[in-house]
Amino acid sequence: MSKKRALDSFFTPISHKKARLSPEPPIKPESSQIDPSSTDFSNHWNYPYPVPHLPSDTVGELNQVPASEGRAINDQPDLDLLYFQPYVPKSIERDLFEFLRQNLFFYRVQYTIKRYGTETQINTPRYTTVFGVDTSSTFTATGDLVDSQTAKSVSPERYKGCASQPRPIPQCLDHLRQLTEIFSGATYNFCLVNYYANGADSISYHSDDERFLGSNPSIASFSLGATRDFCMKHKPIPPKDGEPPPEQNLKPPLKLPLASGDMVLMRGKTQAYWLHSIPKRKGKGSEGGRINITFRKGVEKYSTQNYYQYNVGEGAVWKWDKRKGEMREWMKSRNE
Ligand SMILES: O=C(O)CCC(=O)C(=O)O
Ligand SMILES: [Fe+2]
Repeated sequence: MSKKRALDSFFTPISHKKARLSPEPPIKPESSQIDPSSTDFSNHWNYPYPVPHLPSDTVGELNQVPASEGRAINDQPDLDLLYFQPYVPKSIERDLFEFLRQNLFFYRVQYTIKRYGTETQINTPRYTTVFGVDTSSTFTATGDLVDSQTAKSVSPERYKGCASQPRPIPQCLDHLRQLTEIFSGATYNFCLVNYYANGADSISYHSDDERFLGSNPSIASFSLGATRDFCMKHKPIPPKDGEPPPEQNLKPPLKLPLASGDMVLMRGKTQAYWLHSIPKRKGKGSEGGRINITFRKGVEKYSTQNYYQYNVGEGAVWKWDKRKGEMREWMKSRNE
């Protein structure tokens, strides 16, 4: 094999090879972001409570990803998706869903926007949380932040305006991040998690096209729990003078029924030209909860500020109450 060929195959972004990580212990690169004093939990001064590590049998099964070949969806202008049905093995998708719902802390973020001079309060219609930090900083193994260039300690001033100081990705999510990096050839420094309690929770049409993600960002989006429709439509194309509306504007949205364990890798021009949403759902299939996990790479300090503002905010911590079967405000004193 020529040297070029060898290098090409090494850097091939989407590999059909299965990603493999050793089952136990999960690999610990310099960014594995785990408090070394704990072998069973990820902890950090800015977590409300420690987050348990994934059970080792779940890690072993998770290492079998992807559970099926991805299907390319790129037959429409500017759309570049890889759709896995599923990505997470069926043997663990339910356990992984239950584990994350039980152990992660969530927020119900409120913020105000000013539209035509009028302030409107927005209540985010789902539970959210975020972990990670932009490329200017790196977490050490003990969860401290160092400058990515100089390796010198980062002063809290750098993230002073943020709703929360950045938090490292706990092991239970970081393992999936590492597997996804190996598989996709992309790198990710943020993990956003949404919890949709039922069909009334949603995310409206938007694109993840912020400048702080760089151009043509690769975003890996995982679904666990209840099946929900993922709708996609091309951003409206302005009609040319005297011409009928562009055909693309009239097409019905693309609808992907995301089931537990599925993954959509959005890449290329997708964010620049397409919008996506999880609409509210009524009636059949509107019951159960759903977790969505996205891995992204923020390349500017502002990504940290933006993600913590809109996914953590200033409000209460919410935690799953197993007995009641619902999210409940978490209080330190309750020690649950
Ligand atoms: O829940 C989903 O599948 C999509 C979430 C999403 O688009 C986002 O968090 O930006
Ligand atoms: Fe999105």
